[in-house]
Amino acid sequence: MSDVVHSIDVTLRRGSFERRLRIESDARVLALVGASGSGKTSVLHAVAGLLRPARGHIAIAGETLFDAARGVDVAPHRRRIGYVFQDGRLFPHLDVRRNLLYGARSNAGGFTLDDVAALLALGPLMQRRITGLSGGEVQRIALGRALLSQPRLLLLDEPLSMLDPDRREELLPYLQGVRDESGLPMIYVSHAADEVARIAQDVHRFDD
Ligand SMILES: Nc1ncnc2c1ncn2[C@@H]1O[C@H](COP(=O)(O)OP(=O)(O)OP(=O)(O)O)[C@@H](O)[C@H]1O
Repeated sequence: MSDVVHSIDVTLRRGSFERRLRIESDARVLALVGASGSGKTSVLHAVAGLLRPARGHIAIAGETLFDAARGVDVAPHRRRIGYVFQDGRLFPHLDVRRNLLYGARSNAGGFTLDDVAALLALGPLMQRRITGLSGGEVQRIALGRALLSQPRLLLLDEPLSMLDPDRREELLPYLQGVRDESGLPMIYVSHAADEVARIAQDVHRFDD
């Protein structure tokens, strides 16, 4: 994925929800904002290959992932996407290190476990169990796990929204570090205007 150009024009259907959503941006880090139910998460699912658009196309950073007219639909695992959810979604039966390494790929020049531990200050947590970790720690581990899968794109769905204001403030510099050190294209969903202004280079607002 070389050119950082995102072009999304899809019609998404989910139950009674049907909507055409169009996004054009040349920003490496793009935020999606909009009212609850406007389709932000659905767009991330479509980019990840978890929701098949009824029609349209999705090209991220210059690479076509889906194009109904041309019969292109890259399999989800081939899209090489790192996905960070609101709530971390770690595996409770694995310790921190094993969570980080779950789905990890080795990749010359990519992130190593040591890189991720340094970037996200995870060293002291490596042997800990998941139960008892703070919400901010969980999200740092989720970010680290996403990076170790050597993604070509990061999708972040309200990664700070479950944290209280102080914890949110603590986690923001880590997100900025991931943004700056990884150089990856990112699509960032959030409700918080101040957060978006500190993370993204371009903001796409869905009409309500
Ligand atoms: N699995 C599903 N089945 C039926 N309808 C769904 C499903 N998932 C989402 N929807 C509906 O699709 C619409 C868009 O939902 P989506 O989660 O994409 O919105 P959103 O903008 O991310 O909202 P929020 O900010 O509340 O997370 C909503 O009306 C929602 O109720």
